[in-house]
Amino acid sequence: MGVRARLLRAVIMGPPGSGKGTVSSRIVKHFALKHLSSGDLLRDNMQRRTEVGVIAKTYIDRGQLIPDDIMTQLVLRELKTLEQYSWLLDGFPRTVPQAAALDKTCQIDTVIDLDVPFETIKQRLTARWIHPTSGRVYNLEFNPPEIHGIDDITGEPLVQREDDKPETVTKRLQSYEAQTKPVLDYYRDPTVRNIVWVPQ
Ligand SMILES: Nc1nc2c(ncn2[C@@H]2O[C@H](COP(=O)(O)OP(=O)(O)O)[C@@H](O)[C@H]2O)c(=O)[nH]1
Ligand SMILES: Nc1ncnc2c1ncn2[C@@H]1O[C@H](COP(=O)(O)OP(=O)(O)O)[C@@H](O)[C@H]1O
Repeated sequence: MGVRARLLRAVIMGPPGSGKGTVSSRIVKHFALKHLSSGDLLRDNMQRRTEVGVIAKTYIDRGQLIPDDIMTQLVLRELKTLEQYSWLLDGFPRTVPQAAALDKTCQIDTVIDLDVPFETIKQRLTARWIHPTSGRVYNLEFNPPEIHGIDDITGEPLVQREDDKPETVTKRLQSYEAQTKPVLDYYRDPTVRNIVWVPQ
């Protein structure tokens, strides 16, 4: 009888545009983990015009977070399908109640925090292009596609995210400060847990 390796439960955090998606795709390829991005999950729901997708769009367009109950239900349902895999969760939790709900279902082993100044973020987001179906992310300066405006793998067109407009980015950075930064303190509390911090 073989010994079953313990499954890794990791979370990647950082402000919008800090590179969570880019860094995650490298990590999951290297370590053979499953990657779950809350933003990709929401964009898929918006594209399919599901009930959650229609509600989510109204918040995302205003640069606001989706309410905790909707978001938690959506992500925990998806994580259930990944129970037998190691995974890296990107974009969730973004509030302390989300982190507490996640804690009730599993023990988080590693938190990766990407600490990038807001001015750098603003520059990165104006040059971000994505392939909506796969979630692949490009940047006109940092990692441009081989052909301008075209996804390297599928040959399909790239798009700019509606919520990457400067005024929406400012609102998203404000929600990050007010609602998501406290999650870092929640994870830092040494009396509650044992977390490995990975500096960028
Ligand atoms: N200059 C630079 N750009 C980066 C770096 N990492 C990611 N980017 C780009 O910055 C933008 C935001 O990255 P993304 O992974 O989408 O960030 P997320 O919003 O945190 O998931 C994209 O256009 C990336 O191509 C980096 O290390 N340096
Ligand atoms: N865990 C979450 N809780 C609430 N809203 C979320 C969550 N994850 C994503 N969203 C919504 O989806 C938008 C896009 O998320 P995401 O793609 O992760 O943004 P970014 O990559 O720029 O950090 C967020 O601005 C927010 O409105």
